[in-house]
Amino acid sequence: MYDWLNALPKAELHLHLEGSLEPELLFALAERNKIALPWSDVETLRKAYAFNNLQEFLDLYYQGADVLRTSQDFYDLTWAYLLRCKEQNVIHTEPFFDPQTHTDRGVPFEVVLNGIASALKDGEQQLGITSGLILSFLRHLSEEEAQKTLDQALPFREAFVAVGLDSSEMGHPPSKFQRVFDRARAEGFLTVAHAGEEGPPEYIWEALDLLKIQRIDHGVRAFEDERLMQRIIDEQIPLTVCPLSNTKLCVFDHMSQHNILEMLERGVKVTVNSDDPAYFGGYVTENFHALYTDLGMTREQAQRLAQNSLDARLVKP
Ligand SMILES: Nc1ncnc2[nH]cnc12
Ligand SMILES: [Zn+2]
Repeated sequence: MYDWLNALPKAELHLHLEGSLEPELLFALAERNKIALPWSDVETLRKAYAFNNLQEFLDLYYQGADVLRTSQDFYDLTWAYLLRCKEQNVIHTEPFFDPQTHTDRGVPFEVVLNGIASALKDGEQQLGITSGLILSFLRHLSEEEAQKTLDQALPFREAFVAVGLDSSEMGHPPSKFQRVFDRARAEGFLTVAHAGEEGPPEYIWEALDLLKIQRIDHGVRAFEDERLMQRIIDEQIPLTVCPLSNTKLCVFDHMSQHNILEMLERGVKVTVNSDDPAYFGGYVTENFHALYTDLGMTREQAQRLAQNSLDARLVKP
């Protein structure tokens, strides 16, 4: 079944480039940039990948991202991810990057963007993988800091398809960023947002009504609100669901409790994605495979999930 799932043509619509930083590359970049790490080796670092919630993961994710300093580092990170896409027949990807994770450490916005954008261009030319980059704001930081990040992005607007919203969800509702998203839309960007990962259904309503998002990232807690479910089904608003992430971050206690297939059968446009594959134990195919082993996903369901991912692209072929 793994090989069959791997061969399905698919798009990945929820992937943080910083979350695809494998421990081996992390150590290699630390050595290249002469950065001392608090872990003695790759195995010790991997052992630290045990999380009780989103925040515990984010603390390690931001720490890991500190090894990314030069455009070449961002190129290497992005290229390594694109090679995984090639292996898993991901024909299109719409990755996120978090500029503030880097600009706040003194790495200039253009350094980050140049490395990522040139790898994505080579990915299309050499691997045939199309893409659309999404600039994501860190929601634990202020509205003003997000506005500054948008200012930095405007000279490079053709490099992005959309803006997004990620990081610590609880206590940072979408409404905090309504004015930033208003401006981003006025400047021609599409919008997406993480909502309903740990946060309540109200955050999904806000993301739809105030941020006017095209897709909901995660959104698994929509299941608790029947009126919201009906809207998502009626309007066919895609959800970028990340099953391994949800179990690793204890959104569900076990994969057998995940609601993705129930949502699929109810007519929700759900898709399968890897979120932060280096930290959560696998790329897109591993996520599909977990649905097969723990939820009994059929081939027909897998085909519908893969087709949903192609249909939900912001960049149309
Ligand atoms: N799953 C996730 N939720 C929120 N912010 C993130 N940043 C990276 N991965 C994330
Ligand atoms: Zn995410």
